[in-house]
Amino acid sequence: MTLDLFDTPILPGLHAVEDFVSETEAAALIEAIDATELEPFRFQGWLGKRLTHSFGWHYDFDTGGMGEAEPIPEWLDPLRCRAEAMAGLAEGSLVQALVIRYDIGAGIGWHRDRPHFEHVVGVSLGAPATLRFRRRIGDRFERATVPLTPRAAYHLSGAARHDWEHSITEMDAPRWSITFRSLSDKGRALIAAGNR
Ligand SMILES: O=C(O)CCC(=O)C(=O)O
Ligand SMILES: [Fe+2]
Repeated sequence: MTLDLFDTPILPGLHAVEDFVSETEAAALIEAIDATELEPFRFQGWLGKRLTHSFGWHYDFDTGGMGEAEPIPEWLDPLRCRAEAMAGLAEGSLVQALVIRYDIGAGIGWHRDRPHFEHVVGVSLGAPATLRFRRRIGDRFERATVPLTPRAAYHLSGAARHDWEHSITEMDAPRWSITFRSLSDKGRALIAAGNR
């Protein structure tokens, strides 16, 4: 199914808005991401093509642990506050920010975000992209796609966050994203127990 998510949420828990940031803000954000020390995404010894940096909390895909990362920088604060407002979350809820640059040929494979996190708010910059969703129903997949126009934002919670996987096909032009996350009860418990 392909539906217009900008009007009605087609997946429960998915909400997207266009023009979440202005063109001027987008240019400044892209510049700031490029000035960040980005590293190839690591997964169990593999190096992904997309370049990333985590602020606030860092989830290590190699060890499965959570570590404290450098605080969310000031240049992301106004965007974080706006993302919290868009998602109806209390100020300060979004404690992790992951910045990503997708160069040509980079994408992100099918996944659900780590259970340590709860709400996810993404901001899409640069080239337009398609956020794809799938959910297994018996021996087939139910699918949905969401067009991400430049400078759009999306909020994943509920079923869209927990029951559906998402992915982005390999880009043919550069794209940047900023995804903010809140901690889940599980994430908070693991941190409280010192078991990251
Ligand atoms: O680039 C995006 O908008 C999505 C990133 C994503 O799904 C993730 O980091 O978990
Ligand atoms: Fe994700």
